[in-house]
Amino acid sequence: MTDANRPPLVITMGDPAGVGPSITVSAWNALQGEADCAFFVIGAPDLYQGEVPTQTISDPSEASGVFGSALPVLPLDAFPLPVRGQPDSRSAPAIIASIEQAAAFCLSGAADAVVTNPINKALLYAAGFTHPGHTEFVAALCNTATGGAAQPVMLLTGGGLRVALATIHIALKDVFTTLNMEDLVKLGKIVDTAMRQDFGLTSPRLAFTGLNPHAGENGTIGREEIDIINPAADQLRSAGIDMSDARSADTVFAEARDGRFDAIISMTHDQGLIPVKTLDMWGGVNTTLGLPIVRTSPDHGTGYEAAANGTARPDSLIAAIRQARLIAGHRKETA
Ligand SMILES: NC(=O)C1=CN([C@@H]2O[C@H](COP(=O)(O)OP(=O)(O)OC[C@H]3O[C@@H](n4cnc5c(N)ncnc54)[C@H](O)[C@@H]3O)[C@@H](O)[C@H]2O)C=CC1
Ligand SMILES: NCC(=O)COP(=O)(O)O
Repeated sequence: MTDANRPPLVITMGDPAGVGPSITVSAWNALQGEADCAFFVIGAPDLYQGEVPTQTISDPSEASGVFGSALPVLPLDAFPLPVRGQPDSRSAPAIIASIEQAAAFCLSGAADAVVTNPINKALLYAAGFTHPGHTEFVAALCNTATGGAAQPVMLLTGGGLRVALATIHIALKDVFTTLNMEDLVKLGKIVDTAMRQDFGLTSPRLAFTGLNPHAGENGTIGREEIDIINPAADQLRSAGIDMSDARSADTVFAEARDGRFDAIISMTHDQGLIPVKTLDMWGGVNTTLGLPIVRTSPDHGTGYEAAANGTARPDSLIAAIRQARLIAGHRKETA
């Protein structure tokens, strides 16, 4: 399939009170001349009208023909639009519907990949949403549709780093009872496969972070490295995967940035995200590995303040759009 014939990307609305609408408009402005980045957004047309030319579409197949001259919008059922910067729980059903429809378009092949705009997780939880975030929700949608049991993995890229997370949205106190060798082995295999099929690497070099200071200092300041992480690394190496034992988390990100590792598996959310966001707050991308569809996202959140005062930056969304296209292309090449 030539690039011109590839299906468009689909972008979700995200929280309409956050930066999503503004960065979507800015991304269209930046990319409208690049047919390879053609996308449509599933959202409320009023969020975008007046900012750039928009055109409502009724099917994803119309998007690529429209993209060069207007932002294609696939409309959601009407709902009360919030004031920018002021989250409104009445948006929740539309936010969720946008993600559901986007995943369905990817599963059917009508869209090449989904790029999600940020959601306010607490707002959705209050409305009865039971998934920790997009990562788990999109995986559940895929598994329901396919009957599969895909295990989603969150990968952050930015600042020259690729960082996958062993635990995501859980309290720090629960990390110690959640980490286990079997899951780390599965995770290592998913990351290795993704480095090959999604990022085009032929011999990925992977590293585990330690959980404790100095990777446990031979068990004197914590045993998770000896009892869980290093045995998982042993199993992965036996399976032919180039995986390090637990390495000190205060050093391994610099080692990766200097080219020693292609991807790091971090034991906690903040351990992995702090280096990525510190090195590249505005250009980072969040990618979900291990799914039958391609999903990326900006690595920032709803940014209500930036939405309210008109200072939202689109860099991370634009990087997420480009990364989604690249991954979808790599997958087609290696299929
Ligand atoms: N993928 C997703 O859907 C994500 C959603 N969130 C959600 O976002 C909400 C807010 O989380 P925070 O921790 O405050 O992080 P945040 O990323 O929304 O905000 C951090 C800082 O960056 C600014 N900011 C964010 N995006 C910006 C942009 N595009 N341009 C300019 N400035 C921007 C904000 O105004 C704030 O000062 C939470 O409800 C959280 O659940 C957070 C991360 C990812
Ligand atoms: N901090 C990253 C984050 O919260 C992303 O969550 P998700 O909605 O992509 O699952």
